[in-house]
Amino acid sequence: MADVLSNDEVEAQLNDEWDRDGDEIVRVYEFDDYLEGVAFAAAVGEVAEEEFHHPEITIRYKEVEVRLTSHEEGGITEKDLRLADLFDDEL
Ligand SMILES: C[C@H](O)[C@H](O)[C@H]1CNC2=NC(N)=NC(=O)C2=N1
Repeated sequence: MADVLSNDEVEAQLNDEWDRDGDEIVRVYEFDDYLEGVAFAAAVGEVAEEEFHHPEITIRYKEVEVRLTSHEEGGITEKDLRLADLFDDEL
C-alpha cells in the first residue's frame, strides 16, 4: 500500500501541467473537437485499467478533466503522480 505524500513531496513531484485540489491532482486537457477529447478519455481509461488505478474523467465540449487520488490510502500517492505522467504520454 503506497504512502500518502506530504504537501512538500506533492509540490516537488507534480509536473507543471497539473494542479493540486485538496486530496486530488487535476488537469484539464483541451482539444480541437469533442470527439478528440472522447478518444483521449478512452485512452486514459485503457492506461488506468492496465495500472488498476482509476481517475475521475469528465468529458466536456473540447476539453477533458482528469482527477486522480488514491481512495484506499485517502490521499495523493506515487501512484497518482505516475498515472498523471502516463496520461500525459497519451497526448
Ligand atoms: C478495491 C479498490 O477499488 C481497487 O484496489 C483499486 C481500484 N482503482 C483505484 N483507483 C484509485 N484512484 N484509487 C484506489 O484506491 C483504487 N483502488
